[in-house]
Amino acid sequence: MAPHYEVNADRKYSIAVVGGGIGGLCTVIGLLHQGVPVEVYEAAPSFAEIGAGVSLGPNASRAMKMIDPAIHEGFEKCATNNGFDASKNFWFSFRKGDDSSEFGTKFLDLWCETGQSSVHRARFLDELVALVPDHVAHFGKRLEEVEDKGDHIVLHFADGTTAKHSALIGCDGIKSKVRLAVLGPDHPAAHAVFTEKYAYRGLIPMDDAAALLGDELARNSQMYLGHGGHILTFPIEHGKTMNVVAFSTKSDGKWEDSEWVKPLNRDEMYSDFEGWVPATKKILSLMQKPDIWALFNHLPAPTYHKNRICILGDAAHASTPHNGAGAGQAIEDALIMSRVMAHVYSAADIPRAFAAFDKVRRPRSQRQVKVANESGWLYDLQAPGIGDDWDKVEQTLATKQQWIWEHDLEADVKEAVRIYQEESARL
Ligand SMILES: Cc1cc2nc3c(=O)[nH]c(=O)nc-3n(C[C@H](O)[C@H](O)[C@H](O)COP(=O)(O)OP(=O)(O)OC[C@H]3O[C@@H](n4cnc5c(N)ncnc54)[C@H](O)[C@@H]3O)c2cc1C
Repeated sequence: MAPHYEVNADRKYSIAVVGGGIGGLCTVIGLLHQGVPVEVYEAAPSFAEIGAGVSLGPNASRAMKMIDPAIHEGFEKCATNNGFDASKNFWFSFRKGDDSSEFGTKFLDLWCETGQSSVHRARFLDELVALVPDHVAHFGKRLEEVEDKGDHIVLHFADGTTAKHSALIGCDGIKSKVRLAVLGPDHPAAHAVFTEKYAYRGLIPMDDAAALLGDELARNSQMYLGHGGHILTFPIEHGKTMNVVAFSTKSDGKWEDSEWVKPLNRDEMYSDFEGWVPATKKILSLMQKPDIWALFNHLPAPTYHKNRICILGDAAHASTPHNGAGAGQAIEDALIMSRVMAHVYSAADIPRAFAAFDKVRRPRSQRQVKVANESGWLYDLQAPGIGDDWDKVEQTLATKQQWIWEHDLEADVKEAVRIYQEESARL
C-alpha cells in the first residue's frame, strides 16, 4: 500500500499532472511529499513502461534522495551495477568497434560516483507506482486539449470527459500536447525533430551472452565505437539480462515514417554493422525481441511555462540517449518543481513558482539535449574536428559527463526558492 501523505489544508489549489512516466510519477511523489494537492492523468490503462534498461547517473541518484528517500530506496531495489570484477564505481569501458581485433581494442575505462547504475524500466516504474496512492491516479485519460481560463485550467480528454484544476504540469513525453499549449502548435520548437540517428534495442539472457563473449564483456558495461555507429551493452535485472542498444546513422538524414518505433529487420541491422569486430556480431545475433527506434529531440523552447501551465521531463527537453541522462533530467525537474511548490499556498502564486522552475531548470536541461546530440556524433566518429582521431575522442570522453554528474542540486533548489520568494516579495 502507498504511504499516507498529509495534504496541507492551507493550500487552496489543486495541481493536475498529465503523464505518469518517470518524470510524472517523481513529480507526483515529490508534490505529495511536500503536502501539495495533486492528481495524475495517464493515457494508458495503467502506469506502464517498456521492457528495456535505463541508466541513471549520480545526479539522478541524489535527486531521488532529495525528492523522497523512498524513491531512491525503490531504485536501489532494482538497480544493477557492473557484475564482473567491478568496484561499484565503474561506468563504461570504451572499445574500438570496427578495428581488426576480436573484441574491439579497449582504449578507456570511465568511472563515476555511483558507477553504472541501471534498471529495467518497468521494474523501476513499479517501485514508483507503489508510492502513489490509488485515489490520485486516473487512467485511460488521453489529454487532447487544454483550456487556460486565466484563474483555472480545463483539461479535455479523448474519452469526452473534462477535469478542472488550478494549474497543469505536463509530463506527457516527447509528443507532448501540453508543450503545444505552452509554445503554440506552430512554434518552430513545438514538435521534436529527427536527429539523423536511430537505435536497435533488445535484451539478451546474461548466461547466453557470457557463454559467447566471456564474463568481462558480458557482465560489465561496454561501448563499442565505430564509423557511423556505436553499440552499448550493460547489465540489468541484477545481472540476469544484458541490455543492448546499437546506434546507427541515417544517411539521408530523414525519418519519413509516422511510427518512431518499429519491429526490426535483422538483415538491415547486420548490414549497418558490416565489418565490425566479431564480438559485436555475436551481440547483435543474440538480441531478443529487438526493435528499432528513430531518435528525435527538441529544439530549445524559449520557455517551459505559460501562466498556470508548465512542462517538464521529455515534454520540455526530449533528448537523444547518448549521455544516459534524459530520465535523470526529468528527475531533477521533479525535485525543483516539488521544492518550489512547497512554498506556494495560493493558486495565484503558481505562475511565479513555474517561472522560478523555468529559470533554474531550462539552461541545464537544454544544455543536456545539445551535448547528448554532440555525444552521438562523437561516439560514431563523426564529430566535427574530432572524427576518428582516437586521442581526441578519448580526451573528450574522459571529461564530457562531469558537469552532468557533479552538479550541486541543493544550490539549484535554493536558487529556485530564492527567485520565487523575491518575485513574491516584489508584489
Ligand atoms: C533509446 C532510448 C534510450 C534511453 N536511455 C536512457 C538512459 O539510459 N538514461 C536516461 O536517463 N534516459 C534515457 N533515455 C531518455 C528517457 O527515456 C526519457 O528522458 C524519460 O523516459 C522521460 O520521462 P518522461 O516521464 O518525461 O516521459 P515519458 O517516459 O515519455 O512518459 C510520458 C508519459 O505520458 C503519457 N502520455 C503521453 N501523452 C499523453 C497524453 N496526451 N495524455 C495523457 N498521458 C500521456 C505516456 O503514456 C507516458 O506514461 C532514453 C531514451 C531513448 C529513446
